[in-house]
Amino acid sequence: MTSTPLMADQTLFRDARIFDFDHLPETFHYRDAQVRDLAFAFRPCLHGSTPLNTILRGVPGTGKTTAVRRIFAEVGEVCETVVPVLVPCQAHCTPYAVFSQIYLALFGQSPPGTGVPLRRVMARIAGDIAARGAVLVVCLDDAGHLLHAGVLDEVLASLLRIHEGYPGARAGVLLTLSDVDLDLSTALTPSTLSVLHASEVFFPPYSRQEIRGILADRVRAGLYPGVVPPAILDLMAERTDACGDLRVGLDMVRRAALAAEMEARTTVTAEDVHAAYAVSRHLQVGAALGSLNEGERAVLDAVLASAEDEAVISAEAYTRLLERRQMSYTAFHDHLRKLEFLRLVDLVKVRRKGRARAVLVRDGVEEVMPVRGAGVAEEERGYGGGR
Ligand SMILES: Nc1ncnc2c1ncn2[C@@H]1O[C@H](COP(=O)(O)OP(=O)(O)OP(=O)(O)O)[C@@H](O)[C@H]1O
Repeated sequence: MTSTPLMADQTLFRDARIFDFDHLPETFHYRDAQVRDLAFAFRPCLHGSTPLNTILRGVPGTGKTTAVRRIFAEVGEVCETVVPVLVPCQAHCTPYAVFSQIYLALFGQSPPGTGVPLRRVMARIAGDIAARGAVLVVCLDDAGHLLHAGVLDEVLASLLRIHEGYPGARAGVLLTLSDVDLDLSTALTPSTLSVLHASEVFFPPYSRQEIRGILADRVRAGLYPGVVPPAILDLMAERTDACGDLRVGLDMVRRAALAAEMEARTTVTAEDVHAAYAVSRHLQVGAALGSLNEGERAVLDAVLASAEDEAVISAEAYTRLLERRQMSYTAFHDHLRKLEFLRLVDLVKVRRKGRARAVLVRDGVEEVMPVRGAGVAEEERGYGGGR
């Protein structure tokens, strides 16, 4: 079937915002059980109490943050005494940054001036919560970043013991974790674990049929009828399922529709989908690269420069790094573990003892960040720094 050319000012998008990453979808199918568990955790709030502390666990793009945003929106409507605050920990990974976000949510502005001690920020937050007789509920979204920064225990203890320092202030927490194997019982101190006492809600990966259903809802809400024929939707679902991240699928739909629109066509073709997928599939890599600090980036550079085949032994990469800059082996190792956490490399133990690891660079990293000209490449290709 040939498609009708579009007028230059015509668009295929009924509502382009539907594809924004922070868009809260109208429908939230396939997560009834998880939403029910969260509603259960929030029941005590109806009687003025704190919620059950809860960990939402699942690989990226399984709807954890969306579930939290939905329950927060609902709770905000029915319980005036609950103050929900969502903290994206990837961007705010120090205790001060976390409490600044809470402060911002409560007072509509960041803590005044620089150098205000954390204790004073906390005191102001606690005082406000206590005076209102409210319950503060903080979601530490992607809490693994706090763990890697070595501050998760401190942040949790400060929040959950807030009533000890500031009588009348009460707080509960939600944590989202994308590392399904992370064992918090060994990562937190026993005293924090005992006050956290969290229930877990698991978010399994979506099946291909579920992915298709979610993409179909978005296509219906965001694009005009007929723009994505059923066979093309099948292809989009198949690609999304192959990479395992719904966020990639949503980005791919948008890019494919934009490509068709640019060529003044009224329908998306399989070629549009393949071209869009080639870019979208590296979305997470682009976001992870954008979040690296200078040291982490230097370590990744050294790994890429040393990796002739697929794997490089960590000590070789360290030697290569020292040719360019000074860094202790401990700092190097910490940066490597952060790269592993961000899914940029895999670390495989090579000896029973010691810290030596084989470092395997993950698919897409070299394409998004070649050894030379790193940093420019992903901007040129349209990969953002954040989500
Ligand atoms: N069941 C669903 N229905 C509609 N859209 C969904 C559903 N689940 C996830 N999404 C969409 O997929 C994208 C990723 O979802 P979300 O941010 O909630 O995932 P996440 O599990 O928190 O991921 P991460 O661990 O990377 O933070 C969002 O754009 C969200 O709107």
